[in-house]
Amino acid sequence: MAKILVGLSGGVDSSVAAALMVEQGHEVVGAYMKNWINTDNVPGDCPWENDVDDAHAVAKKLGIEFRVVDLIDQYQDRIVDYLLEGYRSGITPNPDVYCNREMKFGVFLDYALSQGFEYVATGHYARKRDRADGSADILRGADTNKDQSYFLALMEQHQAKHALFPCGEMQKPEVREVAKRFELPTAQKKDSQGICFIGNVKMSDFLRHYVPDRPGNIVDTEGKRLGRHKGLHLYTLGQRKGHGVASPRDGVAYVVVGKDLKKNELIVGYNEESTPGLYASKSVVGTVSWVNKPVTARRKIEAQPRYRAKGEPVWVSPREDGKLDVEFIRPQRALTPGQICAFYENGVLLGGGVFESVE
Ligand SMILES: Nc1ncnc2c1ncn2[C@@H]1O[C@H](COP(=O)(O)OP(=O)(O)OP(=O)(O)O)[C@@H](O)[C@H]1O
Repeated sequence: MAKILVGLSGGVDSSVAAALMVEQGHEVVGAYMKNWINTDNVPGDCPWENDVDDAHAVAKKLGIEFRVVDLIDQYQDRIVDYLLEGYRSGITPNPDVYCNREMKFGVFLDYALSQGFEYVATGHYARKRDRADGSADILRGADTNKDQSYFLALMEQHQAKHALFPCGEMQKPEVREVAKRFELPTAQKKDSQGICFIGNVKMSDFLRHYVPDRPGNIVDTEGKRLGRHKGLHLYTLGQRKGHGVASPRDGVAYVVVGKDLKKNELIVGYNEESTPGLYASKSVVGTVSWVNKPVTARRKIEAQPRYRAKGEPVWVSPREDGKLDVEFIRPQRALTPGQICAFYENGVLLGGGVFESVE
C-alpha cells in the first residue's frame, strides 16, 4: 500500500485514476491544482470553478480527502511567462509539455513529497515501467489514439520515479466504463481541449491581450509583397488559414513557411514539398533531457515532432554544447522552433528537447 496524491482535474481520466488507486487499496488523497484565475478579464474561459466542484464530487463519491492546492504564482512564473516570452521572441512555445515538468511533476510533486506522499498519480495515457535497477521508464499509452507520453517528454528520472499513470494500460472507452462502474459524476463529461487557462478561446485572442500587434509585410519566398500581417507571433509555420493571402490559382494554397524577425516579415509559399522552408530534415534540439538512459553517441532512434504526429526515424548526434543534431530520414513538414521533439525507442520514451533551429 502506498500513499498517493492524485491530481484531480475534474475530468474523467483523473477521476478513474483515483478510483483505481482506491480500489487497489492505496491510501489516496485527491487534489486540484489551482493554476489560473482570470482576474485580468483576459479573453479565455477556464471553467475552473466547475472543475473544482466536479473534482470534489468525485473525491466525495470515492470517500477520499480532497484538497485544493494554490499554485497560481508558480504557474504565472513557470508557464504563463514562458508562454508569453516565447511568443514575444518569435518561437511557438509548448505550455502543455512544460506544465507536466514544472507544475504537475514539479511544484505539485514537491508539495506531495513534503506532505509524506510517495507518488503523484494522474490520468495521463502513458505507462510507467519499473526496472530491476530501481529506475523507471515511461512508455507510450496502450491506447495509440490517446497516447499522451509526448507531453511527458521533458520529465526527468526523479519525476518519473514518483509518477503513476493508472489509465495508461487502458483504452479510452474502458476508462468511461470504469467511470460508470464507480458511478463517478464525471463519467459522461466531455474531454477537455487545449491549455486549461485559455479554454476554448483562440490562442491569438489570448495573446492579443498581452503582446501588442506589430504589423508588417507578408512576402513570398522571393521577397515579393503579398499583403500585411498583424504581428509575427500570431502565425505558426505551416499555417494555411488566417493569413489573408488568397490562393494564386485553384488547387494551390499559400502557407506560412517562415518568419524574418529582423525585417518583421511573414514569409508564405506554396503548400508543396519543394517550397523552401516548409519541409526540413535537419534540426538542432536544445533544452535536452532524458527520462532514464541518456543517448551519448550518434544513434538511430525515433522522434515525434508534435503531439499529433507519428514517431519518425532520426539520427541523433550529441554536440559539445549539450544540444543534439537531429536528422530526420524523411523530410518533415513545418518543424517549428519552440516546439518539443520527443524521442522514443520501441515505445519507450527516451526524453526530449526543444527545436531551436531547423534547416
Ligand atoms: N488543475 C489540475 N489539478 C490537478 N490535476 C490536474 C489538473 N489539470 C490536469 N491534471 C492532471 O493531469 C492529467 C492530464 O491533464 P490533461 O489536462 O491533459 O487532462 P485530460 O487528459 O483531459 O484528463 P482529465 O480527463 O483527467 O481532465 C489529468 O488527468 C490530471 O490527473
